Order: sequence, then C-alpha cells, then structure tokens
Amino acid sequence: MAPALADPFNDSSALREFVINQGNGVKGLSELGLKALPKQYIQPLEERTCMTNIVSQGSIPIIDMSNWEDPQVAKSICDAASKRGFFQIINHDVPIEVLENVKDATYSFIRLPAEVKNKYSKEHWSSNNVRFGTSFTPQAEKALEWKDYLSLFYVSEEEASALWPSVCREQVLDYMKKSEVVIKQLLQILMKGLNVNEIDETKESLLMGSMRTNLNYYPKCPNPELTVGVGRHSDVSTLTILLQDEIWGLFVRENEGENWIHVLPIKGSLVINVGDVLQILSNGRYKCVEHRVVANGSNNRISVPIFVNPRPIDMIGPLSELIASGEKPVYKQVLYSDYVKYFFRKAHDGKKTVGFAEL
Ligand SMILES: O=C(O)CCC(=O)C(=O)O
Ligand SMILES: [Fe+2]
Repeated sequence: MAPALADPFNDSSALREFVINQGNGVKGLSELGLKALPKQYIQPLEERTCMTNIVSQGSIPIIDMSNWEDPQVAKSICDAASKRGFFQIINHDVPIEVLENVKDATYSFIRLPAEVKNKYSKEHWSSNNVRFGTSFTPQAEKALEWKDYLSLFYVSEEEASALWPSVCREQVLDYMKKSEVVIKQLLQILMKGLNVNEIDETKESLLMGSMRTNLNYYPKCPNPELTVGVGRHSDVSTLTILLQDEIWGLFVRENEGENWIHVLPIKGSLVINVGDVLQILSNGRYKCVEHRVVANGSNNRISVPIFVNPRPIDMIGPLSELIASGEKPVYKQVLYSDYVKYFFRKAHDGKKTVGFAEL
C-alpha cells in the first residue's frame, strides 16, 4: 500500500486548484482537518506573530459617541486619529441588531457550497464590483494569507439587487446605510480638527464618495503561529469602520515602533481607523497605522469592514485649505484609482503604498 502523503498539497498547482480555482478557499482547507499547514501558507519569520512584541496592557482609545457634539468627544477623536490612527466607538447610532444581522449574513454566505461562492470569483462573475476570493493577491504573494472574503463595492440599490448574493445583500446594505450617520459625524469632527468647517458636496464626495464592504472569514488554522490572517498593511480608505466578532485577532502597531496592541473585541462597538487617504488629505496630520490579523488555532473568526473611500475618479492630495494656510505639502495629487491599483499589484507590505503619493 502506498504511504499516505504527509502534505496532500505538496504540489502547489494542486493547492491552487483546490483553494482558488474550485473556490474551496481556506475554509475548505480548514475542514479537511489537516494536521499541518500547507507550505504555501508559511510566512517568512519576520511576518509571523511574535508574541514577545505584544503589549499586554496596551489598548486603543474607546470613545463614547452618545454626546458626539461635545467638544471633549471631538478632541478625543482628533487626538486618537493623529496619535494612534485607531480607536473604538461605543454608543454610536448603528443599532445592535443591524450588526448582529450582518455577522449572521457573513456566515450565511461563507457556508454556501464552494461552487456557489465560486460564481462570484474574479474568473466567473461579470462585475468587478462583487468579488469572492481568498488571501490578498494570490498571484503576487510568495506566501498566502489564511483568509477568505467577499468584497462588495456599492454603486446603487439596483445594482446590488441584480449582482450581490441574496443571502447577505439586505443585511450588508442595511449595515452600510445605518453606518452613514456615524461616518458623517466622524468626518465632520475630523475636518473641524483641521479647521475645515464646511463639508460641501465636492468635499463629501472626496471623503466618502464610494464605499466597499468586505465579509472576512478566518477559519481555524493548523499551525497558526506559522502564518497570518492578514499581513501588515494600512487601508487605502479615508476611514475604515470595522465590525469584529468576539474572537481576538486584530493587532495594531504602536507609535510606529516594534510593539503591537491587541484590539479588544467589545460587543456592539465599531473599530475606526484612519486610512491612507485621510493621512494624505490631512497632509500627514492624521495617521494611518499598520495593522494585521493573526490566524487562530481554536476558533473561526469573522470581521466586516466598511472602507469609506473617495470615488475612483477623484484626485487625492493635501486639502487646499491646509495649503492655503501656509502648510508645505508632503504629498502630491494622485488619481485615487491609480493609488488603489498600486496597492493591489503587490503583496501586503506595511505602509509602503503611501510612498506612491509622497513628494
Ligand atoms: O479582520 C480584521 O479585524 C481586520 C481586517 C483588515 O484589516 C482589512 O480587511 O483591511
Ligand atoms: Fe485593514
């Protein structure tokens, strides 16, 4: 009798066929009950979770939004955005049922058979605005990431009705719609902090002219210490609004140093982070910060970020109000769609995308 293979995916094309082409994703791998992580997921040493650099006492600020117009609340938000790049909000206006429903809907999508989810992959779906995938950019990565996702770019209700999977469509639309109130509150406060007191139509479109929601799934992983859920990166958004479940996994770099802070799951809260675009628009005043997600050996985890973005056709650069007040620009004007293309052309590599807009 032939000996059983220790790693059925020793051959990389077999792994890619199973995970990517057939749409089984890492969910499929996780359910095979492999004893060891396939070698294609083994990250270089420096990218693995090195627990010695985790600050056990550290946490990102937790901000109560119930009195969002209070100048003290505004100050905490602007301080957090300029010093930490990350904070959590509690007592915001997004109803808890909306958050619970979108988490359930994420599981409803993830649990669909592989061949159904695979209809929404890059190779099979007619629109780029809906994308089921795995890892980040598998064609550009030396080591794969332990994550499956569905990415939904919002154009209109009609398009969503026609193209988004029905098992999660209404719940995602509701989550995006109900989050708009808090997104506007945050942007108003952050703009005031830059002495930009009026958000007219052009500015609103630059700050939040398009939105994308991702449903992320990180299944239980053999040898989680050897891989990552998401590698070090900053987001190419203005702001990101992130709903995570009760399973830990998200870590944020502390003050550009070597230490990482765990983002504590708090039921009903939303994690907010400054994206590259807000760092660029604010001429470096607000900071986008590297973050990453570790893989987990005991539990499945989901998260649902809304990326609040400019429109693809917008030019991004330091706001004219800042330059008019005498600030020297640190960034040039770049087309947002070019910026995003540059991000997706390479594997995750920390905050390097921002360099694309540096002067
Ligand atoms: O899953 C998370 O907690 C974060 C995911 C993330 O950073 C992203 O999708 O950009
Ligand atoms: Fe992110």
